Amino acid sequence: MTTAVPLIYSFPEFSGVAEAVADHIVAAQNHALYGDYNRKKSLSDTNIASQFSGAAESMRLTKSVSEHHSASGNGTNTPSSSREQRKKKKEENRRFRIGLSGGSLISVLREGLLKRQDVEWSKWDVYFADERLVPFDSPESNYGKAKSQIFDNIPPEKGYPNIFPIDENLLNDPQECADTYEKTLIKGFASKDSVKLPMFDLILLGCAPDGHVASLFPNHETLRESYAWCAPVLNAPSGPPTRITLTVPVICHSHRVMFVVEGATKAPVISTIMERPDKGLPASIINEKAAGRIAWFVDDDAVKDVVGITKKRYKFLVHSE
Ligand SMILES: O=C(O)[C@H](O)[C@@H](O)[C@H](O)[C@H](O)COP(=O)(O)O
Repeated sequence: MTTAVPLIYSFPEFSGVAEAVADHIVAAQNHALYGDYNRKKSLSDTNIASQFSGAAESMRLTKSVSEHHSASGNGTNTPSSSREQRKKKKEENRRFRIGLSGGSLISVLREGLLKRQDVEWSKWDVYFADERLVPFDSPESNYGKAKSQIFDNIPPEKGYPNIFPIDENLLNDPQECADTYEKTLIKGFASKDSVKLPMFDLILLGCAPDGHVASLFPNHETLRESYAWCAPVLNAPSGPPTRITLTVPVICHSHRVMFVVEGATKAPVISTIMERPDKGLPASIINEKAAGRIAWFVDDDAVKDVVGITKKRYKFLVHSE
């Protein structure tokens, strides 16, 4: 049995998963932008509140934009402005930084997010937890799929997120593609201060039947990467063979990590993840290393083989008007 006890929310239906996932994402969005998961209500449930805390974490400083010689030069400050104005401006400029995986997660997000009125799309910075090195118009492209299924369907009046796909010119050079994506992350997360690791507000992951998460495959050397933020993957055992992926330290440094897993085909792997962490599946590694900041959103079929864990009923966090 896993030593870390993750929150596991289980639902009888697909639509239940999608709605709860969307609610949890909007709660994370509100926390990132306003310091409160529900803009109308103050935090009263300390358990839930603690899921969204973690900002007071100390970081060893090693990476910065200047390290990669790509300073944006966009640091204009008005020295005479009052503290209040600076505070207001800071609040207005806050971004919700999210990392997306591919696979069925995209349909869950489409189903759950597009019908909500409280998604502040124009304040989102969307990165990819992994990407397959295929053209954006391929059905295998995570960016292409997310764009066509979700982002292109956002009503124009709702605004549009900043989206950070890989460089499509580097599909034949996985190392360069990963290095370039790391520079994109450095610009987004370390433009002002050097940081050892980027801190996403939320990373969303699926899990394949073989236990791979993002493009971290079982027993693959990328699982041991401890310095790079983004790593190339060659010879992936399933799907497109070349990919890039965020590394384990980056995923585990996120404020929140959500797994979204559905279907009876996932039942054996979920049982292994929860009951045999010693097998070292990528999902188990993340489950252990990001303990306390992980939530699983699953349907009943996916967890039917797991015994001895507590499945929770999801309590909606964001109250509608
Ligand atoms: O690009 C990828 O391969 C995905 O990011 C991958 O990690 C995905 O999340 C799982 O394979 C689960 O996919 P399904 O939900 O479609 O099974």
